[in-house]
This record gives sequence, C-alpha cells and structure tokens, in this order.
Amino acid sequence: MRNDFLKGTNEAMTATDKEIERALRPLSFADFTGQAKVLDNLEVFVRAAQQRGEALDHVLLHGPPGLGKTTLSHIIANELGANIKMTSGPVLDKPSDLAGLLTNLQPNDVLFIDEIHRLNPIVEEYLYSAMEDYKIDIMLDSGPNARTVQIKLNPFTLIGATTRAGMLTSPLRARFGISCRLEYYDAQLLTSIVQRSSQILGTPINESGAYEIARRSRGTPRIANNLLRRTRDFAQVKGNGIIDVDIAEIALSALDVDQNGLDDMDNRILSTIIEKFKGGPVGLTTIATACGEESETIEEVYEPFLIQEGFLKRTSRGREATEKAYMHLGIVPHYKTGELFG
Ligand SMILES: Nc1ncnc2c1ncn2[C@@H]1O[C@H](COP(=O)(O)OP(=O)(O)OP(=O)(O)O)[C@@H](O)[C@H]1O
Ligand SMILES: [Mg+2]
Repeated sequence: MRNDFLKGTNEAMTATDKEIERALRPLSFADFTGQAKVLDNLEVFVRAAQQRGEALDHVLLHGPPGLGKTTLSHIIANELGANIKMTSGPVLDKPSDLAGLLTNLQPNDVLFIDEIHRLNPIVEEYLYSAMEDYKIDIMLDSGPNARTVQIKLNPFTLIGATTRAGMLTSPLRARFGISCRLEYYDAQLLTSIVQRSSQILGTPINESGAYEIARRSRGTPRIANNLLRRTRDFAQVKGNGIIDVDIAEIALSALDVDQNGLDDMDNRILSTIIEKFKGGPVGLTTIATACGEESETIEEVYEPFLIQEGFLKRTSRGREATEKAYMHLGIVPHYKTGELFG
C-alpha cells in the first residue's frame, strides 16, 4: 500500500500540471459527466451532421469558467472525427490572422475560438461571411493596386466559447445555429467526477471523501479537480495516502474553503456588502473597489455562484446580501436587531 502511494507521488512530481489536466480531461460524450440536456442535444446534432456528411452547425458554448466548455469542444471534434484548431478572441489581432486559420481548415473541421466576446470588431465582421457562406474576402496588395479576391473555404464548424454571452454582439450571436449554456454541477455529479479523477491519478479515495471535496467545489469540475490534487498532497504528507472525509476536511480548511464551499473572495464580497454597505443594494464597481478585485471577475466568476446558492441577489439598484449570507457569516441582520429592541 505504502509503496503504491509513493509511486503515485513520483509520477505526480514528474508530470506537469498541464499534463495532469490533459489526463483528467474526458475525451468522448460517454466520458463526460453531467450537462445531460446539452450533451443529449449535441449528440443528436453531431450524428445528424455526420450522417449527412455535412459540417456541424456553428456552436456557442457559454457559462461560468471551469464547467467544461473547452473540454466539450474537443469532444465534439473527436466525435465528428474532425481536426480542431484552437485560438482565442484576443489573439486574433487582424483579419489576416483569421484568414490564415480559416484557409487551412479541412472539410468539416472545427475552429475553436475561446473568449469569443473579446474579438476585435474588424475581425468579427470578417468572420460573418466565413460563418454564413464559407467565404472570405482577402485584400491583395495595397495602395492603388489594392484589390480584394474572394476565397471559398471548406465547410467548417466554428465553436465559440465565452463566460460572457451577454457581451456578444447580436449579429455574431445570430450566426450560431446551436447555443448551449453550461450549468453548475450538483454535488452528486461532482462526486463522480472526483472519483473518476482520483482513479486516473491513482489516489485511493472513499465515497465520503469524494463527496466532501465535491460539495465544496463551487459546482465546478476544475475546482473539484484542483481540490482533489491538493487534498491528495495532504493525504500523502499528513495521512496514510487515502483520501477520506477527515483528510478532506483538513485540506479544505487549510485551503480556506469553508463549509459551504465558499473561498476567501466569496466571503470577502459578502462581508463587504454586509459590513460596509449595510447589506446593500450596492453597485458592482463599488463592491469591486472595496474588495480589491476587478468588477469583471466578480461578475463573471464569483457572483453567478453566490446568486445561484442564494447568498446574493441582483436587483435593479445593485447587489444585496440575503439572509442566508448573514447567517453564513454569523451576523444578525440590522433589520432584525431593530425587531429585538423594538
Ligand atoms: N463534465 C466533466 N467531467 C469531467 N471533468 C470535467 C468536466 N467538465 C470539466 N471537467 C474538467 O474540468 C477542467 C476545466 O474544464 P474546461 O477547461 O473545459 O472548462 P472551461 O469551461 O473551458 O473553462 P474556462 O471558461 O475557464 O475556459 C478540465 O480539466 C476538465 O478535465
Ligand atoms: Mg476553456
């Protein structure tokens, strides 16, 4: 037993984080846990496109970070038996960057554009005709000799991923025939993901240990996998190599993940609203400044989970802490202290 676990450690030390992340990534629809509705639909669309020998319609994947957008894009390409070329919005500086990628695609290949809400508007406009008609106009020469030629592209599938679907322009959004929103995972689904990952990592884990990590992972597979790897370190150094609920508890509290799975910044956001702004409503930028975090990050990463879990409310006048947030922080709401003395 002890030897096995030492072997596991050595392997982990020689592998880079990226390699581990790749090893943990599901490669097929069958491997992918959760998001059942999205997956069922995608499977139908993929099979139908394959049967017709056509390119799959363009797919937009949106939702909070770490829920599997990049993973799903790879899976779609795998299931299509197509190549995938990866790029991202901010990297595509000028139309020629995009043209280079598009003209190199084989029929029915996948082009993945991450952070597609951050496309340069000129590049974005260029993408429209590529998506719609599989055609692009390329500018040859410059000055008086300048002329454009139209190039026909192979049919392809654009998969766009974004954490900010609301920031997409409507012409771009309209060009995606398939739009999938990924949701946070419940603790049960995350438990199976943690179990699958520990098997790949060769780390023994019992059911309650897996569940403890799962339920405190903010509904997010990426966080679950990261917490699993850190808990594995604790199990190795402070335990007997096996992850159970006790070692998970030790690891998670050492990592400042609280009983509800909220981390430092989640708690800072809630306590700021409650202590500095009487529970709100207060504007996002005000919260961001007070917490020392970018408002974009708060809106994209922290707030969706706090809202889903009922700690935070979004009203027309700003963000408000809920009673659950007060209880979580052990603070009596000011509107209740009034009742006590009234
Ligand atoms: N359904 C799932 N089953 C198992 N593992 C998953 C699942 N979804 C995601 N993961 C794991 O979580 C990690 C993060 O997933 P991924 O990179 O696809 O997220 P993302 O939505 O692209 O995040 P971001 O918005 O930050 O780019 C991956 O390493 C992957 O292995
Ligand atoms: Mg991604």
